[in-house]
Amino acid sequence: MTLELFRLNRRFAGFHALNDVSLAIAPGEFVALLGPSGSGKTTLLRILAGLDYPDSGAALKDGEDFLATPARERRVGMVFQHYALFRHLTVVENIAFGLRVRPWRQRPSRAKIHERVDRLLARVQLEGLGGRYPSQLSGGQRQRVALARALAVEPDLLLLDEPFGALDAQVRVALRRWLRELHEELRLTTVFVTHDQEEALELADRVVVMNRGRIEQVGSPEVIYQQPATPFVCEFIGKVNRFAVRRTSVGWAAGGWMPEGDPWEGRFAGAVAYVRPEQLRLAVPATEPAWEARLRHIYLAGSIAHLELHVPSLDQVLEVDVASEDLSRLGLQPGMDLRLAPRSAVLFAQDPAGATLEHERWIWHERDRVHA
Ligand SMILES: Nc1ncnc2c1ncn2[C@@H]1O[C@H](COP(=O)(O)OP(=O)(O)OP(=O)(O)O)[C@@H](O)[C@H]1O
Repeated sequence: MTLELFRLNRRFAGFHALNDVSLAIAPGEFVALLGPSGSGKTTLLRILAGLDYPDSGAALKDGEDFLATPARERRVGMVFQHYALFRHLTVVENIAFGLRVRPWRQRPSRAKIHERVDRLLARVQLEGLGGRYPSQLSGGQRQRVALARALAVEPDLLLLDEPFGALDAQVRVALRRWLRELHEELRLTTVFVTHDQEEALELADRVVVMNRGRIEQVGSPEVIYQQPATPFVCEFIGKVNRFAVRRTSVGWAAGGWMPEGDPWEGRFAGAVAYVRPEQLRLAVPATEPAWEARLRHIYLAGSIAHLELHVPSLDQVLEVDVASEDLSRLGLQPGMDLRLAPRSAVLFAQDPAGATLEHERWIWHERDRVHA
């Protein structure tokens, strides 16, 4: 099932909830819509489900007009954050619901329904719990029932709106892995809404980053993380250090750090740089350009240590992540002085008024540096 969305727009009382959203989803793909609250994710999902309509734009499913297809005929399965299970029905009855309410010509026989429900119970690992009511299940079990119910009608598009949003962190991670495995098995085209970047990066084949009704970037989790297209994506995905870079007579510089090269060939005098905490290298030899910094704090978080370093030449504190075992290997202690420099950075040029130019991006790597 191929889904193509063309320039979808949706306004609510003057508010632009979806602004020219275009996207193609390939058969069997697992796509995550990721963005902050109010970015338009749910609006887009509701349009796909047939619960809402865009003001303009088009959607094609295998080349046919999807928006003109009534919700009931879209072959879409949906799971919401808040368990929409029927409280007065057992697990089995909940799962069978979508099949039982079909017009009798399309309704499978009782035996067929029974067989399908049994298969789904096994698939969502709830064998033996079919006779329970939703109130007798944990949150994670309820969401698996909701998923089984969505799958029962054999949809060719699965829409999941923050399905794990109300669950505690451990259950979330376990269900996330389970869902990924289920997807590898079923290969059902899936659109998953989340504002949790870790969830999106771990689960999806492709991540669609949304902000204020627009798509900021579409890409694999690796591309979204390593080659963010806009300052918004840099700041929204993962932790990041941000600082100003200026063009000097000898090239680009920020304090003691000097990224070599200039993709803009002198067209700009200022830029903003983003560097991930794990992309900062400590103990840089004195022969290389780097920042002199003082280690202020060490926060040990299991296998990773988060460090805060003050860089006087930037008049800024930078965050650095290292493996915990590096603390003793490098003899790191609060108060010590270190030289540090980025391994990689993403820079966006700024115009003379200081406005960031989103489309003027430079992905800089240490390995690109010409060694003397
Ligand atoms: N029926 C409506 N009437 C008016 N405004 C609406 C309606 N539905 C959504 N909006 C607005 O459109 C914007 C986008 O909402 P949407 O629910 O799509 O965001 P979201 O990215 O899913 O956010 P969240 O993560 O909080 O669910 C929000 O500002 C919301 O207030």
